[in-house]
Amino acid sequence: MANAPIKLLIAASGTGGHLFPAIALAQKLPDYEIEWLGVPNRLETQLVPKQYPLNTIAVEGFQQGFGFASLKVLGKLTGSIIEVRRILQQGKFQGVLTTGGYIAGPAVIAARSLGLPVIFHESNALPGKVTRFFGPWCTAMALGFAEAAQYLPRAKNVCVGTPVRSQFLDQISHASLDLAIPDNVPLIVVFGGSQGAVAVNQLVRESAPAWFDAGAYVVHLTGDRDPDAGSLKHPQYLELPFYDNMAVLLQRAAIAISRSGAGSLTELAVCGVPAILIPYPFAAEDHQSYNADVFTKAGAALTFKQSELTAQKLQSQVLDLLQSPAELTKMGENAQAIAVPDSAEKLASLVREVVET
Ligand SMILES: CC(=O)N[C@H]1[C@@H](OP(=O)(O)OP(=O)(O)OC[C@H]2O[C@@H](n3ccc(=O)[nH]c3=O)[C@H](O)[C@@H]2O)O[C@H](CO)[C@@H](O)[C@@H]1O
Repeated sequence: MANAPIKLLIAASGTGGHLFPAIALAQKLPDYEIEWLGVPNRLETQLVPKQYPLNTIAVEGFQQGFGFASLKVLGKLTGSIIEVRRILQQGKFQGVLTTGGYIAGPAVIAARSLGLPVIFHESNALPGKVTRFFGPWCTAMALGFAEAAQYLPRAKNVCVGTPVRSQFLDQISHASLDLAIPDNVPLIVVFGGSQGAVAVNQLVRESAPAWFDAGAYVVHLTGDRDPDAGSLKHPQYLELPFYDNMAVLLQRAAIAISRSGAGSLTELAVCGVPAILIPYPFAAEDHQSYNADVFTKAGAALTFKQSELTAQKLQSQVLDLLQSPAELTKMGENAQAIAVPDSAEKLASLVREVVET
């Protein structure tokens, strides 16, 4: 009789940055029976149910300080630990993988209290508070950037890179870009993480006319909460709230202007795209600046603090780069040198090692 498949619960919730790596990993474990743990009304409810059964629990983060609101959160956390224990026991799961965030707390506590192995994947260069707190309890800590290990001295760290969606690893042909961009023009791609970045959008709209004069096209992914969407019109300018086919788009890009979430950076590295990075200034503990530092130090990107960047400065930096093809090539090569294209396989091997032994 064939062995029953291994059952793995994946706790990944919230943003593209947490979900895409987990989905990429899951696709590398086709012989496993995988279920998901998420939160109602977050991105997982759109991305996951087509592929994996989704269990949802109510969980949220602690506020600063410890008041009545935090007591309520503590109550919810206790309830969610009990709920995850029930899911793990009833489903006879043999292990848990999490990509961090609020969902990781109840997932790690419930699994470890039942003696189940936990693999934690942290994609940021500065691990989040939840990762630092729960890291030592996990069976393995998989890191997106080697730089993160210094903040996790008691965890069992293994650097595996961050898995990218399978579209980034498939053969990509420029012909399949379904946007009207002529061949042989420099393309600037602007995106602000999975939600868009209104402040970056404003700087780009002010700067772009000089880039058009220099012959460049701009594809601007604005997110769906930009009050100025639609305000700039130009034949060399394409504005979209969100675009799915990022792999083909980034392959075609001469320069990217981006926030520095771990997911975005990983994709820029895999596609070898030179970048101007503007870390999101309100990200928890300024972790996007730590991510950006890795790329700046490698010579793959130029990083600017949002508070210090004017439209004029952004405009001239991009023009300088457009006029320095050798510099762009070098930055692209440096970006590719950081990439771990087989990260999903590496993480899948780690999961097998931890869960099956
Ligand atoms: C605001 C914030 O705190 N964001 C965090 C969040 O990621 P968040 O999801 O905001 O940002 P990431 O850069 O990690 O990922 C964005 C993803 O969205 C995709 N995309 C974006 C625009 C678009 O039109 N189409 C599209 O597919 C990108 O290709 C990328 O895969 O979790 C990451 C992983 O912990 C962190 O590093 C980020 O700092």
